[in-house]
Amino acid sequence: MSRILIVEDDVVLARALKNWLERERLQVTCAITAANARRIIANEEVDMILSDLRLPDGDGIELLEWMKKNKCRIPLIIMTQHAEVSSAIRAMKAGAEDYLPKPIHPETLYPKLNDVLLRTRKTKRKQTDILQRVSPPIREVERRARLVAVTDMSVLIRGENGSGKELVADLIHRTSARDDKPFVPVDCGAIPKELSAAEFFGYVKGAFTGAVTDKTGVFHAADGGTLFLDEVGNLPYEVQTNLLRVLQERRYRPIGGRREYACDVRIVAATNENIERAIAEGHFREDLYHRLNEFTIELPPLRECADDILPLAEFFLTQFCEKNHRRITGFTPSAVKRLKNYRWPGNVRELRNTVRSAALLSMTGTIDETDLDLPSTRGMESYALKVEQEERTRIVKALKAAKYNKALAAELLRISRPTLYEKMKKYGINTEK
Ligand SMILES: Nc1ncnc2c1ncn2[C@@H]1O[C@H](COP(=O)(O)OP(=O)(O)OP(=O)(O)O)[C@@H](O)[C@H]1O
Repeated sequence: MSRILIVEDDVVLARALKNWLERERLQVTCAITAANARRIIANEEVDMILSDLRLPDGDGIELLEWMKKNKCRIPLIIMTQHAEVSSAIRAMKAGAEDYLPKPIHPETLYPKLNDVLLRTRKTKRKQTDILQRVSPPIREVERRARLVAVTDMSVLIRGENGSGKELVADLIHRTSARDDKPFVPVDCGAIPKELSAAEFFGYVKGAFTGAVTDKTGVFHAADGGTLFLDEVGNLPYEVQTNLLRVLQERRYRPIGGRREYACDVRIVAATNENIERAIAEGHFREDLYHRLNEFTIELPPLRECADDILPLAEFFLTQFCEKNHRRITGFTPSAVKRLKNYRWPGNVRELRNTVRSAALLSMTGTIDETDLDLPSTRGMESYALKVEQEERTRIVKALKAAKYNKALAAELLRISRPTLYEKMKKYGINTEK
């Protein structure tokens, strides 16, 4: 139930508002003064505030300013006499959601209130959960993300393509003390090798052919905030060296520039590769790896989070319908079964795309199994086989790199020694000569 705080010194109006809102199944608390309101905001859960512009000990604008200073992001609607409309507009500039001229009528109040509450619920969910996901493995991911968020440690998020690594990075940023500063994602795999350094550190005019003006890099853009290095395993070796130096010295210099800049940036990196193998093969600097990996979060593939499939599918369906003005009520039982049994090699991204195209194809108002454009079971079997072959190759390579020392190979593969033995047995890998 949403909780509303009414700040109004006209007790008759306050009581009338309270009665109307309680009839709408909202929970209401009243405050007569700004001081009283501040105490309630500081100590109780409040979803929305309806405040008179003039209060016995101040006004609604001061209340807004106090909230801003104390990082209380509760939407506030100002109530005002007609004569005060210009100050109400001032209040809106100070961050009020809207204003309501007095006398207040339920028919003008409810639509505004509903609109704001709906929006708050959406952002609130965004701020608190890894969207739509409830499965125990994701709860554990969320717990680890929240624990590390309050520190300034570098975090390495590992997980398959499309599993939602950027959302976890975003959660770390939003729950950290840096949340009012930028979150800057960089796809390290998408930057051409020769432009990487310029992209990270910027350049000064004339530094190279084509540098016609000064340009800042992502370290500047993320100043005070979080830099999210997606696909970090794809960073060119030279840029790895530069990056390591910047992270150690906490200073950087744009290409061709003389001046050095202080760098106050928290690094969250992500990879879908076996970075230990890249180290063993000499493609990734081990010292940089340790610098980035002060804390690890393993994001499980969607197939290991069965409880998330349906809530996510429903979310993507609602999102599609809202955006495209379609009316589709849900999934047939056979579609649900198919969604749950599929292996989702492309993870959440594949699920989202599948639901969207199924919603587009559906002619019946529900999504049936036949609307889901998923590979046949035979395809799934060959996919499983391919995954197993890849895993076998990885194990053999790690064993060779570790000179057949199984403890070291297990470490390189980031699995336990018993799991390594189990997998060697499964794949018939024999290291005894
Ligand atoms: N919990 C979620 N709720 C809603 N959408 C999600 C969720 N998780 C992932 N997505 C969506 O799935 C897509 C893939 O997510 P994301 O980009 O975070 O994955 P990734 O692991 O970083 O992928 P890649 O390794 O390919 O960069 C995005 O469009 C994202 O918005």
